[in-house]
Amino acid sequence: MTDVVRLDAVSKVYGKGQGAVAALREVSVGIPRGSFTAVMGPSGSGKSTFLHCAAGLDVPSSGSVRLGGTELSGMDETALTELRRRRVGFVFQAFNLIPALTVEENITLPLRLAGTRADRAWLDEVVSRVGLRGRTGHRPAQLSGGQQQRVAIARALVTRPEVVFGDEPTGALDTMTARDVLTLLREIVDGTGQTVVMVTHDPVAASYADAVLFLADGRIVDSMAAPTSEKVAERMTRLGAWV
Ligand SMILES: Nc1ncnc2c1ncn2[C@@H]1O[C@H](COP(=O)(O)OP(=O)(O)OP(=O)(O)O)[C@@H](O)[C@H]1O
Repeated sequence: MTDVVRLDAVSKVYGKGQGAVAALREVSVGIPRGSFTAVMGPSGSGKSTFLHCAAGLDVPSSGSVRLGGTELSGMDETALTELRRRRVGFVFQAFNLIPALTVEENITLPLRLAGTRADRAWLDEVVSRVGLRGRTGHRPAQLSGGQQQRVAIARALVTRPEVVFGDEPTGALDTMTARDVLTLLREIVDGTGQTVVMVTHDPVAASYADAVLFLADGRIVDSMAAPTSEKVAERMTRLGAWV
């Protein structure tokens, strides 16, 4: 498999002088196209920073980030905004839907922002994949939390992005609803070849991924293929995440 995201020697330092914090230290890693990757690590280990740098939401202090062959370093803010709109999708813990818009309007918002129109067949496929047929005229407040996150996932998919990034996408959901959403993400990877990269604190969530990257103190210290929740929990305990 080819890498759709590639980080080489990526470092990120926040602040200057004595108060400087090294959030990422020389991180080099590739994310294979069509894979589901979980990113784990203790609080403050650099997970969000990793996700933001990989997605073009934040600019590394040094190193190279490539997305689908495009080098992000050196891009100006306008080019990065364009790239974020068209080539990456985001799913956050808070669903970030617009209350006044219908489900369909929320889903198609990234297309309108990018100045393109919805491909009806793809929109229908996305809506049915996330199980929202018959709800497209509803407003977010009329939906459950799990359904709202499904809208956010559909919104992330609608531009056919190279990668969908999730920052604790199940963090605000109860256990059963979280499992439904994780199953959906798994199906999207398996069924459409979409690449998903997800930060999570939850070993059960990580077990839905093909591989887990473990961060500690700004470095990737380990990875695990075919993760189980038990193996992930054990690895996290050794990292001192829960002591
Ligand atoms: N904007 C910022 N300014 C200064 N320091 C920051 C900033 N963002 C993150 N940091 C610091 O960088 C380090 C990594 O933070 P990051 O949010 O990436 O970690 P994380 O693993 O996602 O943590 P958590 O699991 O608690 O969300 C932390 O020490 C944090 O305090």
